[in-house]
Amino acid sequence: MNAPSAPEIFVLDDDRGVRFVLAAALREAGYAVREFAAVDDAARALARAAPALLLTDVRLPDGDGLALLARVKRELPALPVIVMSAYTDVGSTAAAYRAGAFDYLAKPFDLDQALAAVRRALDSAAAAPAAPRGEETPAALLGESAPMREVFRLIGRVAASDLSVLIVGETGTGKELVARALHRESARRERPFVALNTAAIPAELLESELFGHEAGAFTGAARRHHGRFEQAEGGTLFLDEIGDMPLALQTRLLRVLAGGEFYRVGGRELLRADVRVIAATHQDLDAKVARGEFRADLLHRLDVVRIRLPALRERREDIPLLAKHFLAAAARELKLPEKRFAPAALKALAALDLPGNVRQLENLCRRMAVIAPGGTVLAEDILQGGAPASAAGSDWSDALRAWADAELARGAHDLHARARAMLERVLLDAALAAHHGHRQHAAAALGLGRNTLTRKLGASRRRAPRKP
Ligand SMILES: Nc1ncnc2c1ncn2[C@@H]1O[C@H](COP(=O)(O)OP(=O)(O)OP(=O)(O)O)[C@@H](O)[C@H]1O
Repeated sequence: MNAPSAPEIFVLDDDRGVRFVLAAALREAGYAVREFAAVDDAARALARAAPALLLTDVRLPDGDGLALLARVKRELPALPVIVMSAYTDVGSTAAAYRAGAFDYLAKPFDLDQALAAVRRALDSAAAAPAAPRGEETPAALLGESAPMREVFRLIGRVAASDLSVLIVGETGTGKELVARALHRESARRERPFVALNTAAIPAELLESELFGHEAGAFTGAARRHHGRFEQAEGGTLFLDEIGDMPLALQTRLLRVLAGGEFYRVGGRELLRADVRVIAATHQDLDAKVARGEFRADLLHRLDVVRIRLPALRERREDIPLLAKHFLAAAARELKLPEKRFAPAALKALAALDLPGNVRQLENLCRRMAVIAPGGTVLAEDILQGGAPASAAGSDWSDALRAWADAELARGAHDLHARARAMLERVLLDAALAAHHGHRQHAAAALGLGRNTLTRKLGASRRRAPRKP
């Protein structure tokens, strides 16, 4: 299914579930994937031919993903590496960042976020070999609808000022793109744009990520580390998912914003912060303030100008424009022949329910670029591949049909119960693997209550013992 020249990605993780789910999503997005369960195997393959990107776990049975990262940085400095690790590996995660990982994904991670990180890593590698974080080629902010025109007008009005901006909007509506546009249009454009996703970083690490730390400030802090405030000096600091910031850190951030000065963790040198802060959230911060989960005075300071990004369903008229752009971009990136949407396909797209907003539309268009047969994407391609990660849907029902035909031919009389048991087991396993065994998250992903999931797990294990 992959074009011969599709970018190749190595996935190294000893957890078969994680590997399976991630590799499937990457393949579906048009990448060629090679999977490894052991450091040695991955190292041997890297020595033969470098892929476009390496995704690696930290703890592996035969070694350490971070040691491999260090080796890659020495021998293949242009190869971007994304480190995946569980929240419990806090120390190694910090080390990963500092050892030159392009990004890291805290498990359990959302597949769309993982794909976005992959794309960012590949973009920046393409823009300039070994480009530092945050300097990837800027993506254009598209839209012609009235609410988007209002957003553009606001960006134009406040970009040049040094005012704090709070960008609110559902996930995938383009909050980071707006932050980048604000930076690009400001007097700070020659200085760094530094992004920090508060939700993606374990709470214990956030403080030192923001403000840096001195050598010996805590266990594992071998060297002085410059935090994001220092990295963004003279430029813009984008704090994504600000609603997830722990209260203690909110207090510290507020003090820095009010006084313009800060110390590194464990440090005595008072540093000046000449940084414009742009924050973003998909949460209702006013409600969080009312519940005592977010400081009112911090909200006040961040929320000098508020830019609200409309959900895609509020501006369906932008969907065709965005979709054509994403389809063409995906075909270019994956070196696939040009594709176009049939008019009915564009209509079907504009009618879809897209809770993941522009990001979901983008991922869907990439899938279409890869899987839609022929040069034209038809309405039925959209309808079959419309739901997230359902591109395999037709294969799946075909396989089920073949199985049913074969069983019926053998005279089976318990098909329904067995198929249902199988369906449940596959769904439960996939959801648990994707969410790293976290039952509540897995249940939410399946649209089930946690108790229902637990009950079904018991039932499915009793009915159908899992393969070893
Ligand atoms: N108006 C737009 N024009 C073109 N691309 C867009 C637009 N809005 C979003 N995108 C693309 O959609 C994806 C998601 O955008 P972005 O990361 O900025 O969203 P977000 O609101 O910050 O999401 P999250 O809250 O999940 O972090 C990106 O790949 C971005 O390039």
